[in-house]
Amino acid sequence: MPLIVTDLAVARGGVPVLTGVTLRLDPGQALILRGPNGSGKTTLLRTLAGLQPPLSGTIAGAEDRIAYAAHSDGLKSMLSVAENLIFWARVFGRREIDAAVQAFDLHDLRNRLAGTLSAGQKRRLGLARLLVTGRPVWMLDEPTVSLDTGAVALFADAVRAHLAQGGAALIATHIELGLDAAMLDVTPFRATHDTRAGASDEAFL
Ligand SMILES: Nc1ncnc2c1ncn2[C@@H]1O[C@H](COP(=O)(O)OP(=O)(O)OP(=O)(O)O)[C@@H](O)[C@H]1O
Repeated sequence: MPLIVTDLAVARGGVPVLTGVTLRLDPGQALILRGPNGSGKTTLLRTLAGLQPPLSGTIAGAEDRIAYAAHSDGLKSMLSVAENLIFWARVFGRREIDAAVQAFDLHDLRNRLAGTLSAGQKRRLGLARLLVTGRPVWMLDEPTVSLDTGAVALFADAVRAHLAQGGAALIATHIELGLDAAMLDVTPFRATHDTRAGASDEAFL
């Protein structure tokens, strides 16, 4: 089932950020979101992932199908690497974590408390959670931050394998991942000039 976004308008802090966004993401397809800092990539991903409502427009094919990896890893620091993955698998009604451990080379870290991992190791664990969800549509916000070259390659391989299995991915990134992916620059969709004065309408920033 494709994800179909039609004439979407999204806001942050009550201020419109993007308008008229229309896109389609088919199974097996990756789409790279591009645009300068502050242009609205995160806001678009948050809206598509269901974390905030759109101002207008429609999103079809998203219900219970999206796994979202945000800027923060959202790990449980007092659980081990394996326990974090098991916890997330159970949230999604699943048990299997071995493929995720292998894909992100976490075997030697399985019993380490997540809070004791380096930034790049935490990011690998955060991304490994995508695999345990079993969800077909990945929404990824700057997924390669803190990753070294080898880990970026592992991540790109994981995305390729996901696509080969009929999954899809929408990825906001400033770096070249070497994926066979279409590109969407959000700049043409930017809403009118940003005049906010420190406003925010969110409980959790
Ligand atoms: N919590 C917030 N409350 C109010 N405004 C926000 C909040 N987060 C971001 N903004 C503003 O919303 C606009 C869009 O930000 P967004 O994070 O979506 O951009 P981005 O393209 O993801 O940027 P980057 O490349 O820097 O990650 C920016 O003007 C930003 O300053």
